[in-house]
Amino acid sequence: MKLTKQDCIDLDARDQLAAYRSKFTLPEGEVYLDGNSLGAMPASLPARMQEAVAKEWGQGLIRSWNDAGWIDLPQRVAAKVAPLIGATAAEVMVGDSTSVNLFKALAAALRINSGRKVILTEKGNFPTDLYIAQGIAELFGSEIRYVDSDPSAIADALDDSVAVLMLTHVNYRSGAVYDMAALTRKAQAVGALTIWDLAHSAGALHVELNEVNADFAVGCGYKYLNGGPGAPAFVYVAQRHLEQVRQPLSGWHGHQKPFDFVQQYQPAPGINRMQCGTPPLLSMLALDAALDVFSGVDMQQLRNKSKALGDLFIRLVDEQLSEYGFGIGSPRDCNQRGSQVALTHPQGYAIVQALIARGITGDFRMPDILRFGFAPLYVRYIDVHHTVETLQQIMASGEWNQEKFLTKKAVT
Ligand SMILES: Cc1ncc(COP(=O)(O)O)c(C=O)c1O
Ligand SMILES: Nc1c(O)cccc1C(=O)C[C@H](N)C(=O)O
Repeated sequence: MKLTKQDCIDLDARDQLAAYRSKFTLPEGEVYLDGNSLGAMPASLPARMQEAVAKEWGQGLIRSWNDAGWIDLPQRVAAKVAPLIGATAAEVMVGDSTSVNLFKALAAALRINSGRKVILTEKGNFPTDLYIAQGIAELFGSEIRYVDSDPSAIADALDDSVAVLMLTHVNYRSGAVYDMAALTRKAQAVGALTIWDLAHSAGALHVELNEVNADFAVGCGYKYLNGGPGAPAFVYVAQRHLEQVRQPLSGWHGHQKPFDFVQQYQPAPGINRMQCGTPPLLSMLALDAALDVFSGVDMQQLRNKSKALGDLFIRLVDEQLSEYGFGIGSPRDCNQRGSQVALTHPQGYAIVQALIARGITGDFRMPDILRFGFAPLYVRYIDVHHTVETLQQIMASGEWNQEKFLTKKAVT
């Protein structure tokens, strides 16, 4: 039997996470399915930012480093990220971008495994990960081994020349999710270290870095963690590596005693050495406030909703869009899929633009992917229904086929 609109209303009524939606401010009537790229704004943010700007900066001036606790804000924010990724607070540092943290983590891992040359990754990894690896390889004289995304191809390429296995947990295009525990085990069995990019996982999936014995991880603050555009990212280093880790961006905030102003760099104890320079305080405060939304959220429950939203979307697409030439570009099995679903269509770009014009925001990835992210804290089942219904209307009317929807914008 086909699913009805009422079925979706009923699903929302039974949803134990439904109340979290009110913790976000979304434009009236907007269906926002791009929280995997830029998370929605937590409702508490404008007042918190106003206070931070007017009071802490405006009135407190430089005194706020002490009086408002700015100096140890990165550690406090890290302590809020840690439980979301299955780590301890002592293993997480927040600051810089995901790209910069990946640079630090790769350099640190290559130093630990200095007898080996190879960085192993997959061809479809997010470009910044590949670009950073290429930059690092030039500096370290490493070799990058690119393999197909298939987990068995990755396992086959693991040998005793591999220093680091660098993967993104949830693929940014297909949403395919790697078995982090299995691949970490396989990498470590040949003596390789692992670096996981959690950009599309943190805040949407149930991640257990300690449980799977991961070595390093990085991730984004502005996607499912909702920290705002360009929010600080995070880096994780397993406890067992902390004392030997050295990273080359040895800025003064990662120094043992930054305010002693000595000439010689001495890494701070533990994870603090992963810091570099002065953090972007206003963005850090925004991320700090945004993470409070997760207080009380059961990550397993969150993950269950993320799977259910994706499953619902695929089922409705199968039921309502079969005649319009769409493909499913994501795993159908929700256990192998992150919190997003990709459709494929040769006119994908224009179709996404037509949807955006109707108040439903997803995005487009080359060459033919329409990408829909389901942030479980604020996306409703009825939003999924409305999206597929609108897609059906756009296809049936041919409304996507207009000049204004066919012309590519700078950001897709
Ligand atoms: C897998 C992945 N890694 C990293 C990033 C971003 O890195 P940065 O915040 O440094 O631009 C993204 C998205 O932009 C991503 O999808
Ligand atoms: N980081 C972004 C940006 O600076 C501009 C526009 C989009 C983004 C994104 O986050 C893209 C995203 N990582 C992706 O998966 O495609």
